[in-house]
Amino acid sequence: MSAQREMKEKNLWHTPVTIIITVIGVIAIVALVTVAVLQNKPLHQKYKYGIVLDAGSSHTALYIYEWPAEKDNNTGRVEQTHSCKVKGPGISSYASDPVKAGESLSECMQEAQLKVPKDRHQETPLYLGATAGMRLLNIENSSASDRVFQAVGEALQKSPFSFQGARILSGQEEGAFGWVTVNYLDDRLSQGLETTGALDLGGASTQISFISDSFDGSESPANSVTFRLYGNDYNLYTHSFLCYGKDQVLRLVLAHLTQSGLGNVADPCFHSGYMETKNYSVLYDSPCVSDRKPSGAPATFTHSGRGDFLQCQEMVKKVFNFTNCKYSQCSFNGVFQPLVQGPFGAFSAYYFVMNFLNLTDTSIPLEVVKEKLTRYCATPWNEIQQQHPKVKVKYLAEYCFSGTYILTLLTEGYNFTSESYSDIKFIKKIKGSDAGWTLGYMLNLTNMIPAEAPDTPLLPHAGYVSFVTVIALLLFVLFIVSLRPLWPSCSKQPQIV
Ligand SMILES: Nc1nc2c(ncn2[C@@H]2O[C@H](COP(=O)(O)OP(=O)(O)O)[C@@H](O)[C@H]2O)c(=O)[nH]1
Repeated sequence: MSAQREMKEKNLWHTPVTIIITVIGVIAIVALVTVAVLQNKPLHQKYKYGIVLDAGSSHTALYIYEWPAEKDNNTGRVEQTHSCKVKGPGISSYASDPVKAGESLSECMQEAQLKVPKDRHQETPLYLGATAGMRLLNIENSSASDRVFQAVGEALQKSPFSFQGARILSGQEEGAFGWVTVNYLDDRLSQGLETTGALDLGGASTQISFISDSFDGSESPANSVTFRLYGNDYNLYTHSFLCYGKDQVLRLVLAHLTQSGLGNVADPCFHSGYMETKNYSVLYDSPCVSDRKPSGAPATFTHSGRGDFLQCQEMVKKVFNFTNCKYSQCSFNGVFQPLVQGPFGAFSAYYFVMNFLNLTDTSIPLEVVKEKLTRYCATPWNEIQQQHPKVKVKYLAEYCFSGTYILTLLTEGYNFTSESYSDIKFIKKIKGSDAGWTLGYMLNLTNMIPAEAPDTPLLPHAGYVSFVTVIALLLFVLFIVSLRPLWPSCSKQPQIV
């Protein structure tokens, strides 16, 4: 009898209905958790790519950017994966042989074909943006500039990428996109944090861009760029000074020194012992100085150095015009500028020069920085060359001048004080990507920065999966408990009948 009862109880638990219900329950829970894991898991990481060519005045550089394919619109995910420096000068130097401008890009373009996966080539946008070198060529000879673009366009059209065009960026765009790059890479835009100003020093122009509480654009609309990014409105102050890149300012200074058309020029911005024969027509071959060429000057002049920071600074100050400000305040040349505000990132030639001079630490008082530069400028040229045998002589000869120009531009030009100087950070890269206008340009053209903040999921992926798993297990336990009437008796005591 007891054995019979036990059999009955076992049978109850093992009835086909209970077995089917249990199996279905287990399958349903396993399916629920599996779908939760798979559905919400980032797809097998596929990347998209974008390529920007920065056609600068002194050289062209190619940048490749990469971002996860399903996150076009998300925060701070675009990264630079590769850069390539084009050999030879900037495209504006090929005015007399434009086809060569196109050809010069081929090496870096080949490199890009190897770096971007083949199956992505066709859909990868390729942009070329030219800056102040081409702005100057366009002023000087617009048909020559058109021919350069024609040749460069034809060369890029032949690449397997999706060529989106080559054009000159306005100074305002160059400044604004540099600012977007710096703040995007720092995640300041997506998080709505206080922004960083951008200081960009090129060979032919220089840009300053920052947000100021006292600037709403009304006093000087030409210096105002407005954005709505991730749900925040920005009214950016920006200005680009054409001819105030370091190569053109060197011409401006030399134009001052050679005004009397002499055969010898002793330059305080170059080291004593430095001596080079230079061509008057080459020096004055730029719209920045062409109208000042002294008449009756010899073909060449001897450019020699006398290494004196203070006198160099006096020379450099002469290239700024501090009179005739029709606004409440100006930087120089009658250009409106509110007082500098907040942290700044200074890149491109600011970084090359200050890094070489070991002066990137802005916690060093400005007076000490000037003393260090005074000593550097006073070092004889042969010693400088001995100390830096591997540095390109052209760059090496100019660091005293460039350092002096940078300090003068920042303090006299933009009105940074001994205090606000420490708000500047000399930077080359942010999280692996070069600081410069190219990333901001691409983000803008691919609509990668949304105007409104993207909706964020309630829970991150891991949180979501854990949540579904716990709920599923809970349901399973409840289900098992609900089958209690069907459970075999737990009593361990022998049944007495
Ligand atoms: N010291 C140094 N200077 C550089 C280097 N690369 C570029 N430059 C200089 O930095 C300046 C900026 O060049 P570029 O970007 O072509 O000028 P942009 O078109 O006016 O923006 C020029 O004066 C270049 O000669 C480098 O690697 N080292």
